[in-house]
Formats: sequence, C-alpha cells, structure tokens
Amino acid sequence: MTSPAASIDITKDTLPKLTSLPIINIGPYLHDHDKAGRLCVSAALHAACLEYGFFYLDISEYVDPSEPEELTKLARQFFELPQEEKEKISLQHQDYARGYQRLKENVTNGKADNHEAIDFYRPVENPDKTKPLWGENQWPTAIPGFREKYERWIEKMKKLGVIVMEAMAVGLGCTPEEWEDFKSKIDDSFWVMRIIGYPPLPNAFDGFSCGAHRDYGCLTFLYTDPTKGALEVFLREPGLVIQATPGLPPGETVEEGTWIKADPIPGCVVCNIGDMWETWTNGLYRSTLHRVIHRGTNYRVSIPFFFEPNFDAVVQPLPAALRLQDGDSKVFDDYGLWHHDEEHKLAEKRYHPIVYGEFLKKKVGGNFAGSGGGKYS
Ligand SMILES: O=C(O)CCC(=O)C(=O)O
Ligand SMILES: [Fe+2]
Repeated sequence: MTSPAASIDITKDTLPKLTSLPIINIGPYLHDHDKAGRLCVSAALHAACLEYGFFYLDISEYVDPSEPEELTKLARQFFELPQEEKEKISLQHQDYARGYQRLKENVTNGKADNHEAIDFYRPVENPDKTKPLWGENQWPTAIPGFREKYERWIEKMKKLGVIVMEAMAVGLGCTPEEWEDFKSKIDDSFWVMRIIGYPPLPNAFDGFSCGAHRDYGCLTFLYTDPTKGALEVFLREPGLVIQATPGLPPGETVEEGTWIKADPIPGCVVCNIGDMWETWTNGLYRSTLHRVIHRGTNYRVSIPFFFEPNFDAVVQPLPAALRLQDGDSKVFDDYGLWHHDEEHKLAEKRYHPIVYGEFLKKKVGGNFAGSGGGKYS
C-alpha cells in the first residue's frame, strides 16, 4: 500500500499523549498543487483519530474569522429575546427535532443540560412534521440577516466536510476507487447544525452544561466564542483510573483516563469524529466522550455543525480499515520478511452495517416530546 497510514507505524502504546489536542491545518487540501502537504495532513488526521478522536482543525485559509464571529452575535441576539418570542419556533411546532429547545429541555444521561439551543437539519423533500425528522427548519424572523448568514455557513461547512472526509480517507489508506465509493455515502450529508446558548452553571445545579456524550454521526466542526474552560474531552489512558465520574453514559461510571480542556484557538474549529467513523474503521478510530462545564460569568455561545452521512447511506467497516487491522495477513516468507498474503482473510468485521437514517431516527425519535429525552440521551 502507498498511503501514509501504511508507512507510519503509530502504535497506541508507545507514543506519549499530548495534554492538548493536535492542531491540523487543512490548507494543503484547499490548494491543488500541494501533494506532499496533503499527505502530511492525511497522516496527521489518521494519527489524531487513532489517538484522540479529536483535534483542532485550522480553517484560517478557508474562512474569515469575522464570519463565525458575526454568527455568534446573531445567536446572542436570538437568545436575548423574550422567552415567548423564542418559543415561537419551538421544536414542538415541528417534528420535535427542528427548532428551539428551552433551557434544560435537553437531557443527557438522565440529567437536564443547562443550555438552550436551536437545531436545524438538512431540509427534506415533501416535509411532513408528523414523521420523525421530516419537518421543516424554523428560522427566527425577528433578527435581520439571521437565515442568510447561517445558510452561508452551512454551505461552507458542507464543503469542508467533503474535503476533510477525503483527507481522512487518504489517511486511512483508501484507494482512489474506494474513496469514490465512500464519497457516495457522504455527498448529500444529512447534516445537523445547533446554535447553543449556555448561561453559567448555577452553583448547586445537579447536572452539566452539556453532559458527557459521544457524537453519533460522522464529523463535528465546533465553532465557539472565546470562552475558556468550558469544553472538556476525555482522553483514554489505559492504566490511569480516575474516580467515578458522575454524568457518564449508563454503564460507564469509571473510565481509564483523564479529562482535558479544549479551549478555543483562533482560526480553528474543534473537530471530532462520531460513532459512524468508529463503524467505518471497525473500531480503529473511537468516538470520544466530551462534555461542557461552563462555570464562568458570561453567556457562552457555541455553534457545532455535524457533517453526517447521507440519510440512506449504509455505513459499514471500510476495506481500508480492515486491511490495517488484518494482523493475520502479514505472513513471513522463506527469507523471514513479512508481506501481505492476498488470499488471507481480512480482519473480521466487528461492527454491523447501519442505515444512517434509521440509526438517526432511533437516536432522536421521540426526544424532547415531554419524554425527558435529549440529543445525547
Ligand atoms: O458546546 C460545546 O462546546 C460542545 C457541544 C457538543 O458537544 C454537542 O453539541 O455535541
Ligand atoms: Fe458533542
């Protein structure tokens, strides 16, 4: 194989973990000529996904910082509106997924999250709000420019999603033909965008700003205002057993590892992979726990864009990932050199195929309908 993934020997046990996430500049993938630069980016993405499932993506060559800054201003204007005005676009007027959710309406791991938000999904043909996820997006009308500016951002993030997916496919060792097939699963992304507002956590609050969860999709591009100390990422560190952590998903009261802060870095979005990448890589890349604890005094705004597979995409382990895991096919020849035995079986698939839309319906269907659900429950 000729991919960077194959030529770099990254073994999880030998590299020390950084205490802050790696920064990867997507720039070379924006320029046609920079082949060597692209390979470096792909190798860095592969290493970051093996080790952390999280990284900073430097997009300063792709977006002007004034653009997302303007979005956070618009978001603040919305969250400052009287509650009745915000409720006009409540998700209860639609499919219970698209629209505004009031403070503490979202529940993660059984506890109310101390945030409010507006959720948008890819628009669908023939919307029908009685069908799960099939309603219409609800845009605030009281704030001039809101919809146009956010729609411009959505277009940019969708394009960025395809660019980063290609860079990651190369890093994983996909052939160009395999990438074409893979691309057909993500080229009409059933994206989600959330605009989240976090008041400071009250001292006695029994819960989090956003409880510990893994994102369930493909790639998250998280833009946040400059607030520090809020987002935390769980770094798995085998052997390092931390105390039981309240608020972890059920059955995960103790994890081996540590929480690190992922403060915003100018020019970057925080990027993480979700459960779909875990399936595509047959568990080689893991979807990583994260949470938000905002104890500052300000009102924090974040705008995660979730670049997801196509609604009808079948998601299953990719051949490139199975090749990387195929310990069995590395056989020694008569000279003691190992080579791939093409007739040997690839690694066994440990993840079952999933139709993304079906999986998504199970995740969000019925949430917020007074049933105490939530995006991450
Ligand atoms: O607001 C943040 O920093 C993170 C939000 C998040 O993890 C999510 O919406 O999935
Ligand atoms: Fe998340």
